[in-house]
Amino acid sequence: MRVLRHPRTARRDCAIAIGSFDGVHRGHAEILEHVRTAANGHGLDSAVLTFEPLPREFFSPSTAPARLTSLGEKVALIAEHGIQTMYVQRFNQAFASQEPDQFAWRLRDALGARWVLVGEDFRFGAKRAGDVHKLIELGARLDFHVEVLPDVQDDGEHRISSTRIREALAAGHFPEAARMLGRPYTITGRVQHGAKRGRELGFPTANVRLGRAKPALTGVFAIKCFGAATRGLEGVASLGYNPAVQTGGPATLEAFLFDFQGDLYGRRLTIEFLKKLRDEAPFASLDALRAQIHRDCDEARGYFAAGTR
Ligand SMILES: Cc1cc2nc3c(=O)[nH]c(=O)nc-3n(C[C@H](O)[C@H](O)[C@H](O)COP(=O)(O)O)c2cc1C
Ligand SMILES: Nc1ncnc2c1ncn2[C@@H]1O[C@H](COP(=O)(O)OP(=O)(O)O)[C@@H](O)[C@H]1O
Repeated sequence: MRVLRHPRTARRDCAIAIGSFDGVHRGHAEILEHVRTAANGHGLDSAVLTFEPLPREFFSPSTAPARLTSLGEKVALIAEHGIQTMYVQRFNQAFASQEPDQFAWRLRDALGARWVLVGEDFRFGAKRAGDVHKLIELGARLDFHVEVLPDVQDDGEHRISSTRIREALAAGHFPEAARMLGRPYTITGRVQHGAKRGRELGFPTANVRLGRAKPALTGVFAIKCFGAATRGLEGVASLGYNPAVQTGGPATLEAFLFDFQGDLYGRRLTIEFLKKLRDEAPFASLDALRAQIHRDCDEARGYFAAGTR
């Protein structure tokens, strides 16, 4: 899959789905499959148009919900769905203040859109002035077809949405989140240097770079880590703001792997969340934190030994 940020003139025409695709969940999978089928049927490329930052993050950064997937994770997941081109449009003031007609022109000219798939609540252009009816009207004029997908239903009742997945994750309901995602929830990032407190504690923790402002979940978890060895390694991880050491900094993801020794700096690790053990807590001393981490490890080992996944 090729990722394009500033397309000028489309080289090939495409069937394209527009959306945030946060989480790239089962509902999105259905959308992507629909695009691939249409692209095949019409002899077009398959494409996705997404925004960075997400429109909600641009308009109200403080109240925008936590991201399920960073841009990097989204690119990897969308590529797995066999999409040929991913357009990443920078969402800024200039882009947000375009008239609906301008947006449609760009879609047709710069992206080569001939077949466009949007959700029924899709809005575009300055002050969200354009809706699906407007897009259909513009498509008729500019020669692209518009397809409107109704919200994907889960069990015929509840809609699969990033919001519901976020709620399941925050509550530690990982099997439910995995069902909606179509895969276990993971965070992927490179290992960076931390405060070197881990080894002092007796628990070296790989600090996984978070490509998102705030995480969708916080706490201490039993995890599986991929990317450190040829097989997945079991361990524990703390995700959040480390109240015990009061750094006041952004959230961190720190994983201690059982039965592992070695250098992980610079490695790209994927952390799979399996069970929430507890919330993060402040501790009076590093000794108290160390004792608690021992108990966390015991609990996680018990969980893995029981084979309940
Ligand atoms: C299993 C586990 C549980 C943890 N629980 C907490 C916690 O409850 N509160 C907290 O502030 N930090 C917690 N931590 C994070 C440690 O404070 C952090 O890993 C340590 O400061 C090492 O940081 P460093 O990698 O930057 O050296 C936990 C870490 C692990 C591995
Ligand atoms: N079992 C292990 N689990 C996690 N990291 C380990 C382990 N053994 C060695 N390491 C190494 O130790 C580093 C973490 O040590 P730590 O003292 O917490 O330093 P930092 O603050 O830089 O994260 C990891 O990035 C990794 O390179």
